[in-house]
Amino acid sequence: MALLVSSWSNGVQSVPQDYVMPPERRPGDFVSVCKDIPVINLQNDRSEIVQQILKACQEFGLFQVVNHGVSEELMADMRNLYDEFFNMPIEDKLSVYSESFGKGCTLYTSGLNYAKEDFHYWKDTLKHGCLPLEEHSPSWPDKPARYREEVGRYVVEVRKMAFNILDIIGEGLGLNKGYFNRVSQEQAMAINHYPPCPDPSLAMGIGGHTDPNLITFLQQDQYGLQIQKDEKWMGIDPIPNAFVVNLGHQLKIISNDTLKSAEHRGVTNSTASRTSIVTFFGPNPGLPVLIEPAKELVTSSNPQVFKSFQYNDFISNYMAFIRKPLPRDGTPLDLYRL
Ligand SMILES: O=C(O)CCC(=O)C(=O)O
Ligand SMILES: [Fe+2]
Repeated sequence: MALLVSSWSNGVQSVPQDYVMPPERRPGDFVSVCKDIPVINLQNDRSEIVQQILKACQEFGLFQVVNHGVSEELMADMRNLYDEFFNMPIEDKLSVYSESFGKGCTLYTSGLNYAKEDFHYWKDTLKHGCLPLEEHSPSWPDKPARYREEVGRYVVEVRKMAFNILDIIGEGLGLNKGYFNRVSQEQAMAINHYPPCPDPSLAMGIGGHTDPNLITFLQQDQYGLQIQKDEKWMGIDPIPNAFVVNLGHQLKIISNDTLKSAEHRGVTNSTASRTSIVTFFGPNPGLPVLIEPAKELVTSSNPQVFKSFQYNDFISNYMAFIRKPLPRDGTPLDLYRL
């Protein structure tokens, strides 16, 4: 418990040595918010949205959506719930606390394995599975008391939005409606909390990575998320009530490399805490799920770029890759390229 950044950082005047990143892993030169990253209004004309989303996926692998169907009230409830959760006394968090990332519902700090890290990340994370609710919700925190009821509603609303957006992406690619259903059965959440940091130029909230799953939806309350494009980091505007949608490795693979997946990271700031509420969709890693480029997208002019593989095999290799010390060569996709 003593390890949680939120339990010791209040009022600290300098960044403790084991949180001072080596220079190449620090946020680096000033990064400005990029206004070119598309913000798509899902109430606009369907054919316009399909084209906008397709273009955003090809160019950035990331976009924001507004008027997405998840109620603003529920989004505000989530912000309040997690503010309360991270501010609760330590005793109230004990039932979900763990010293490292693990299976089930876990509140952990920094990266995947605190004990083995050379340097720690300035973040605490609560993560858990979502569906089926009856299976997962008993493991969720029992405090605040409304947790299970409110998050239960959020899970359902976010799922509706996600399936709508996946159908729009499928339509843009020329795939049948429901094409992604088979590979988006798993829904999980991570709530990342980054307390104010006395010197954000020395620390890192979450290091650069691409999500291993299919697609991710992120609700944020403060600036801090950045993506890398053409070897430059760019900031994502924290638009109230928008979701940031970023593509994971599986969408890049299934699209036969026609869509991008976004490399992203999270930086800290010195004045306000930041919380990102993240929902991941992807294949169920506990079941055999075959992943391969969609047959419809493999043609003589666009030959197959990735092999067929089992998702659980990919996840094992991905975890091994991200546990390697930095700097790492290559990407987790290299093993699967033809
Ligand atoms: O906190 C953020 O903005 C990024 C979080 C993230 O990338 C993740 O949880 O995978
Ligand atoms: Fe991520």
